Amino acid sequence: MQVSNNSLTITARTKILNGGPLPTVIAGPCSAETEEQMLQTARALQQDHRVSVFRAGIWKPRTRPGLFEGIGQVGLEWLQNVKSETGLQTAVEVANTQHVEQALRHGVDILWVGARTTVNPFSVQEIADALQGVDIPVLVKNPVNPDIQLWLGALERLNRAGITDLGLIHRGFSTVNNKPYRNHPKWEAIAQIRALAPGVPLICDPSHIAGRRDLLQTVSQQALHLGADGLMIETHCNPDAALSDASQQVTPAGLDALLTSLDLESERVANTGQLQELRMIVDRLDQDLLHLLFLRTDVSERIGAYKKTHGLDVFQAGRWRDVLENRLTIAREIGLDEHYVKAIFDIIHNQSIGLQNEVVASSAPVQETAH
Ligand SMILES: O=C(O)C(=O)C[C@]1(C(=O)O)C=C[C@@H](O)C=C1
Repeated sequence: MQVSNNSLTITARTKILNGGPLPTVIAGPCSAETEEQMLQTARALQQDHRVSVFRAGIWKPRTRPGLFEGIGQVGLEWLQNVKSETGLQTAVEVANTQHVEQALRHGVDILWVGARTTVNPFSVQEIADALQGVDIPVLVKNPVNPDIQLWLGALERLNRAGITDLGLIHRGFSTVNNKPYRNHPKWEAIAQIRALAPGVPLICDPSHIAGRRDLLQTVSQQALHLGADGLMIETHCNPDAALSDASQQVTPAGLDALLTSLDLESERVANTGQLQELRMIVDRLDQDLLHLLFLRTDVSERIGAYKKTHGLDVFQAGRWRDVLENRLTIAREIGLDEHYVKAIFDIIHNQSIGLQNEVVASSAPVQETAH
């Protein structure tokens, strides 16, 4: 059955989802490296019945030249072997006509469009043209920049080419300050795209949001909490030796532990009203804000210790002027009210001064930090 919303015609029961109440889990290495690496990882993942799709990057868009750019077509043959041996569905990223043709020729089950491709309507249109008349699920990663219309536009281009089994992948956004993430999750942007593309499943890619293993659990749980339909988690039989994105990949055992630690069912938000959903986003954002404020006070205390050791004044007028000017420039750029931001930073600065005065006045010896 097909359903239409404002701009998209989508299949009501997508093949991307595993059909059950539990989230779909897509796992596999960032990059296909060797046939042994693929098979070893896939065999371990097959044991975990929560995993239904095996992913592997065959062509890797890298930020700078000279890095591993993917194994190319031979990786598709390894992927076929993974599929025939384990029965897992397979998924790869495509960025041009040639990739699409090769992936289809090798029986890949699901395609995805990467964040660096979604930003370029010419590339998305090229992929859409290559998929004209083909019945295959396609997942679209968010563009690198937080431009929701561009993301929606990519879905529309594919949809106009006849692709009705569409999904979204949330892999985080590149923003002014992504810390502590590799790509900022901007959960509020996810609420926006869901409102614009109702019925289109959303898979969260915590690996690219977190960029590091220790944050994967938190990001995954947060995504499920906000109603994500699935998770795409990079998994490698020997992550530390991976040729790309080593620090964000986990072993199959690590994935098992991560999935087991998640509250997979009760946290999922069934039928949330808009207000409830938005309140949850506010709760999560406030948690992030508090975490960042904590990190800032910690750094401020360390600066206080440095000032005590070197006999410097706590209040530094020049530095404070620069800090404020910089924060107000960012506020203007991202469309935040300057008075609001100035009021917040005045409070932050006063608190910082207060904490540093305490450090300077304290009789405790100054701690050398390892940072
Ligand atoms: O840069 C410093 O010296 C700091 O101590 C940091 C900081 C701040 O919190 O931003 C605090 C006090 C100074 O007046 C200026 C800036």
